Amino acid sequence: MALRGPVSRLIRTQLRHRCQQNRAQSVAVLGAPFCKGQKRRGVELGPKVIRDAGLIDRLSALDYSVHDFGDLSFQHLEQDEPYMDVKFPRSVGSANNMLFSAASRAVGAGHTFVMLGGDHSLAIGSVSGHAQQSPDLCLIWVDAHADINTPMTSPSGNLHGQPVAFMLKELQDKMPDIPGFSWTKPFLSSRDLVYIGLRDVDPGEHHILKSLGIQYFSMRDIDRLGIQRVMEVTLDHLLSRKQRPIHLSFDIDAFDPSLAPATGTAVNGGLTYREGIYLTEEIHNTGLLSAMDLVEVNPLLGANQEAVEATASLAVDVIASSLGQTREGAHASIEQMSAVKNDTEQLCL
Ligand SMILES: NC(=[NH2+])NCCC[C@H](N)C(=O)O
Repeated sequence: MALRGPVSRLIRTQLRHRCQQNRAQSVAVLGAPFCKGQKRRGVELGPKVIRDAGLIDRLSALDYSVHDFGDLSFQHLEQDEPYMDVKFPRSVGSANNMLFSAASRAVGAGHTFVMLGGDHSLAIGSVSGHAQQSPDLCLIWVDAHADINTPMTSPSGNLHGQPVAFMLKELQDKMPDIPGFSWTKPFLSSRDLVYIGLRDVDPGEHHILKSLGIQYFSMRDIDRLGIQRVMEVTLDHLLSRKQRPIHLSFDIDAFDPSLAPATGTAVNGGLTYREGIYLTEEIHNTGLLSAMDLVEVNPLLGANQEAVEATASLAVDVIASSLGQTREGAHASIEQMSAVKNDTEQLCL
């Protein structure tokens, strides 16, 4: 019988996703225990606490074949003087160069790539490695911060506030030759990027966002439009011209600090739990997520063990729902879900 109407549309959407899930899919998880993109110790322990919070079991329960490639090991450089005001340029450059190769290999081998940070400077390697395999990718950056400072606009000199500036073709002539980064080349157009969750943007960043016409949704925009509309516009902006791979770069500080306290640059007024999870569910529902980063979980900054565990477990929820975990009844009534299940068994044979 043909399915019609909104509920039927919902069921058909569910069917399509169940089918996509049922195809053998594999996820590659890689830890990047690195902290030199900023000044606070502890963010290099992010991969460990996210794994300890049960990441691998949760992904395996989603029927993926999960390949945990462990952690990269980064060499310690004795000599790494600042360049202009940029801190640890060679260390950040060489860590990202390693990550670039690993990300490219993982995506090239057909895995959905999950990078566990570490600080957000690591997106340079992760996104560019992904782009090496998928030059037409688009980028969704979920964060309290825009991380688009150039060495000239950065108020801190920290490279975790600058990764996007390395990626954008339009900023090429604003980027000096920073030691450690000779391997990088900008690969992304500003129209292929959308920000969600912004609420702490530096003046130079604001100027860049406005002058390049970058699509962004601040927390205030989310208040006004609602997360459902924000996701609709985001996906339309990135995918209406063509369907293409998505890279999701998720900074845990996008969430409100009451939910994700163990992070280095927390800012009040962030995403609620459902806003953050809805966003990832919508990305999963496109069927186009090809790689993601989960960064800036810092277990040394939680007030107590409970705060650290809450932050790490939120990170696991974000990754699992980006990869298709839904809570029973979250999308449809139990009856609809079981109708989906029965039909799926026939349809996916
Ligand atoms: N990934 C982050 N937590 N970034 C915070 C950046 C803070 C500030 N905008 C800076 O450039 O220093």
